[in-house]
Amino acid sequence: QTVRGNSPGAGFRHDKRESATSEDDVDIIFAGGGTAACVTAGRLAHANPHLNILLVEGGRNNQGDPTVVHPALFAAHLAPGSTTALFYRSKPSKHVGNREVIIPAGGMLGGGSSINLAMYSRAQAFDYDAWKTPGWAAKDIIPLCDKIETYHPGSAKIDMKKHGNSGPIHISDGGFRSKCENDILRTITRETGWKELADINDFSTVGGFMKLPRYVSPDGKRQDAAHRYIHPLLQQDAPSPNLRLLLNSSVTRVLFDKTTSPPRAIGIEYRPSGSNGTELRTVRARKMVVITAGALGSPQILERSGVGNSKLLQAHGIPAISDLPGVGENYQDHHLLASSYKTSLPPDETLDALATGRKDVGAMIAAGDPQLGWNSIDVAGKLRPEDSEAKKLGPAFYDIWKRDWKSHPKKPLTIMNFINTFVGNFADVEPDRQHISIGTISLYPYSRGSIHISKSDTGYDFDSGFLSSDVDVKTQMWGYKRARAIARKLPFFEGEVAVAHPKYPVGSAAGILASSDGANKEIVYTAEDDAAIELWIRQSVGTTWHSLGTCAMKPRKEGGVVDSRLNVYGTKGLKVADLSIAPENIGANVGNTAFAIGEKAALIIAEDLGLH
Ligand SMILES: Cc1cc2nc3c(=O)[nH]c(=O)nc-3n(C[C@H](O)[C@H](O)[C@H](O)COP(=O)(O)OP(=O)(O)OC[C@H]3O[C@@H](n4cnc5c(N)ncnc54)[C@H](O)[C@@H]3O)c2cc1C
Repeated sequence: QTVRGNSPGAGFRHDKRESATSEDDVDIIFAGGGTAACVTAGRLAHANPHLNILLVEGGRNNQGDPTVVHPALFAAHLAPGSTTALFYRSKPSKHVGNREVIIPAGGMLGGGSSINLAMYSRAQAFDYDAWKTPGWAAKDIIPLCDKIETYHPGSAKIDMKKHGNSGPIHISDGGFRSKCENDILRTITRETGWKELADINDFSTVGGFMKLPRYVSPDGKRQDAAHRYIHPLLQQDAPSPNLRLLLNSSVTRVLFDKTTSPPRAIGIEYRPSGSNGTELRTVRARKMVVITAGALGSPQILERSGVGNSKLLQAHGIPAISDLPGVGENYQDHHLLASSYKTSLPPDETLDALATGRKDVGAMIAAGDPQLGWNSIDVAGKLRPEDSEAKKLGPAFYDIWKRDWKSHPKKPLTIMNFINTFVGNFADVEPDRQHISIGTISLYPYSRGSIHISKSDTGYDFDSGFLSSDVDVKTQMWGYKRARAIARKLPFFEGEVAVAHPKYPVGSAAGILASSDGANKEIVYTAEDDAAIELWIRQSVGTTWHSLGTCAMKPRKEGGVVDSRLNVYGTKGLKVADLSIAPENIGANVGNTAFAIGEKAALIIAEDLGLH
């Protein structure tokens, strides 16, 4: 299906040629229509109406889809049978209780920004400096983070010099906040050394919590990259006649002109949906191909095109275009662990009623229920332990702490967020109950994974690498204990949900509280309790959906895949522009960095092509 404006356009020719051009050719092809791609393509098309741009997306359109537009419906995308997410399955690993960790990623136009939890979160400034890449330091990227957004502070006392005020993405509370966020913040400030802070998204603050805004407009609409950067350009009267979408079309590989040195990317091959998987079509790019299929998709396209570790390519019978052993390596995520608690909160303070069908979604939409603009996360903090706490996590953790953290006081270890709903299978909990869950996101994990093709057409071998470093287990243990201690002191606490906690030894003083009785006592953990917690962490840890690093932007001899201008080493006319290029992790949810990469890619491509 091709879409130009609001009407279907002409389909592309079925041909297998790899050199000639035709009237169907375009200037730039984006292989993947996700977050970064929509930003880059939207900026370029808006500034250059005569540039012919084609965005090829494996999934369907997101325009006006209620599950996209209303952030409170995000869980629909992650439900079994969802066709709007891609579910990448990693191989079983002993580090996670022999489980296959599943990593969902965006699988429709707008990518992750169409289906995510819309938590607004920005990196620490030193994160970008740590990428050690000319043009990508904090001083270069922070202005782009501002350029993205129009920040609506509401009554919050935010330093607006640290935020943007004229970008396409509106940041606000979406017109709905829970009342209990004040109880949560009061409990935190009373019971812990952490403070309520005005802004943990100013690129430097750490050590406290804030009332978090979201990627949602003040009238409750999700601010995804497609609705904000692409759809306005495709209206009938919009001045971007040459921006086209090719949806439901999975890119299999990049086509090269091998007569040039280095080989030049001249188009793509793709598989339209509904073709039984057998039909392949091609489309040509006069100027450039940009791979934008996300951190788990982009390395697969590269390898199928002959760009990757030459031994792997040879094993699959793929002629090598460029020997780049770093393709698909260096996989990173943030690990997420959530514990859940029973509460006395009323139904409109959590999303449990919506998730269990006690609230009718159709009626909510018809009534314009403001809760639809909510993501259930009102309070979040960027946190690090005291030195004495780090020491208690054991000598191995403490050695790393001393090396990488102690002298970096602005470096958070985790994000802790309060999620106003149960996180898990609702069949396991009381049906009429309201819950609160506390998630701990480990920000700079030491575990690394990889993804590579397993067959030359569609298969892959994915190792998430989760918890392969024991340091990452200790991070989660610290976060869980701190979260649990806060939860027990919340005024609406009514007990712990047993399935969302470790199985403590029978009779343990640290065991599960079925009600609020005993919640005031300090929790003392024995070595046996810690062993139960570690087992539970390994059996329960999951993804924060923050995949990155698999086509890293660093020197080729260090395993890099792209240079500072996003060019794939050993090729011409081929770039990668999504989170796969991030060489190192960042201290935040990663959506903001995906937007910033999109903005930066637009500037680089415009410069390369001598455009506006
Ligand atoms: C469930 C979920 C919750 C999240 N919550 C948050 C949050 O609250 N805050 C935050 O900051 N971040 C969050 N994130 C992370 C953030 O949204 C993503 O990291 C970011 O959107 C990734 O951007 P990207 O451009 O790298 O890739 P994506 O946006 O994933 O884009 C890749 C696109 O390529 C397409 N594609 C893949 N393979 C092919 C192929 N072969 N051919 C054609 N198309 C292909 C995909 O369908 C997708 O549209 C979340 C992500 C998810 C999935």
